[in-house]
Amino acid sequence: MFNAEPVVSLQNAFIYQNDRIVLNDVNFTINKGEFVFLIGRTGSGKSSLLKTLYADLWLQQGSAKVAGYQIEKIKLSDRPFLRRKIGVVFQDFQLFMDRNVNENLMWVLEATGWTDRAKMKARIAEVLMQVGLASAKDKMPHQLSGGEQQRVVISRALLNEPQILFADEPTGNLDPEVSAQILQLFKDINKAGTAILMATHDFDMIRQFPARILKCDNGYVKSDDL
Ligand SMILES: Nc1ncnc2c1ncn2[C@@H]1O[C@H](COP(=O)(O)OP(=O)(O)OP(=O)(O)O)[C@@H](O)[C@H]1O
Repeated sequence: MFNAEPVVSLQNAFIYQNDRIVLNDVNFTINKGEFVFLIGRTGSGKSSLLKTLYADLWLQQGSAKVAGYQIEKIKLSDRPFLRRKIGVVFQDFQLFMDRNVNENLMWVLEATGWTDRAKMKARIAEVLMQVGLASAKDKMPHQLSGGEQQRVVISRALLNEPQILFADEPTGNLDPEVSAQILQLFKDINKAGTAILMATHDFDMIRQFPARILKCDNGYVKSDDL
């Protein structure tokens, strides 16, 4: 059945770091399949907002719903279930450097409840194909370039077919040419139906791919669709 519920919606949400308000009265929605950039100066609250949405930072005031989970009420025991419906990609790749690509991906599948080895193997082959690294399964992270490592991280985020990817400066450590390739990959993933909320400082990237923009500015989130 067609489900028109947004994948992310915030109502009167206040984003805190400890007892300090970083963003006031945040209200926006992201629909299934949307691509949204999150911009704003250093320290304006982009990472804090993303962390709140993937339930790493407690939402103390207001409400937010992400992939069907009410974030202000989410129990610690429900967090793994939320994390199966979303994918998270950071600037620093956060791969296990002492495990090969296959082992890095297998670890996530095991941690999220997969048990059928044949299905696990097939899913890993699928996501690696999707990010253009079909033959990298047995490589160690240090044998891959920065861009390739980020592709592995993106493939890891795709394993459980998330409704949305939260990406925090995913190209921050990459040179412009590689950044453009990674952006293209995010665009392809988005075309296939996954919503994306991407924090970035990279205005070239936004020029190359005009999309909806949310801006953290002076303690508020402004939306260019308002
Ligand atoms: N773990 C933390 N504990 C306390 N304060 C924090 C913490 N992380 C961030 N802050 C503060 O919260 C505010 C927002 O930071 P945040 O990292 O969300 O901004 P940002 O827009 O993502 O910045 P950048 O573009 O540099 O990553 C800043 O004033 C920052 O100093």
